[in-house]
Amino acid sequence: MTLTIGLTGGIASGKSTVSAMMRELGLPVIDADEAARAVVRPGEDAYRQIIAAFGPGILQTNGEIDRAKLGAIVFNDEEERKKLNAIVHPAVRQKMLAEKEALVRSGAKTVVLDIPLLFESGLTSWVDKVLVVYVDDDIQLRRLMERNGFTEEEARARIRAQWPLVEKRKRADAVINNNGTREETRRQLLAILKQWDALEK
Ligand SMILES: CC(C)(COP(=O)(O)OP(=O)(O)OC[C@H]1O[C@@H](n2cnc3c(N)ncnc32)[C@H](O)[C@@H]1O)[C@@H](O)C(=O)NCCC(=O)NCCS
Ligand SMILES: Nc1ncnc2c1ncn2[C@@H]1O[C@H](COP(=O)(O)OP(=O)(O)OP(=O)(O)O)[C@@H](O)[C@H]1O
Repeated sequence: MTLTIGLTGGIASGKSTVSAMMRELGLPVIDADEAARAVVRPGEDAYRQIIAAFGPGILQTNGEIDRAKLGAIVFNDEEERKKLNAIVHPAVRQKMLAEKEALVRSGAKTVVLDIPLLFESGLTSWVDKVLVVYVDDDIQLRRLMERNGFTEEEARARIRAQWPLVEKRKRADAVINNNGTREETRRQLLAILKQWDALEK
């Protein structure tokens, strides 16, 4: 039996930081953000649907989707965001499930699904355990502004597009507090993975 761990949190709470640590420990990670980028490449169905829905103005000159432009639209308008989600999410789910099935078939002891919108999209039934990477609001805002070069307003718009982290924390099987150093985060992660017997022997 494969143990499926859902890794989630909020934007810039530290999911990628934790998923990189999990990979280093040898765990296979399937990343929803990566899948969401793959399914909107030129030639894909979702790419065509996005152009039909948002117009060719959201393309870069090389034909790829201008993610900054599309982000500015969807993070400032819930209806537009729902429109994009309705196009991208089904394709992302299909891709992630196929990758997960392949890993289960190959006998993986543990599979990690890194899904920022695990709760918002109602996907908790996909996983056996939910691991939430938590940070305080002020640290989340600061790290997001620094990482993406966003203004405070831009960063807050993205944070508002997700459930509050405190709500996610309440529903978690385990929580990593990522307010501190990366080393402190690594220690918490190791303790949780040992408790869940998630690591290969
Ligand atoms: C709007 C887009 C083009 C912006 O791209 P950009 O490269 O700036 O951001 P990136 O994709 O790396 O996402 C960064 C973070 O934003 C958050 N986020 C992304 N999309 C959404 C969304 N629809 N609702 C809430 N939060 C979101 C997640 O925490 C994600 O980790 C892109 O995020 C997108 O296509 N979103 C729709 C698909 C989606 O929901 N992806 C998230 C996981 S499936
Ligand atoms: N413990 C930490 N100490 C200092 N900086 C950190 C720590 N953890 C993460 N960061 C930094 O905070 C930012 C956000 O972290 P990360 O990219 O891992 O978040 P994320 O949850 O994957 O974000 P997203 O939802 O946007 O994909 C990054 O710039 C990262 O380097």
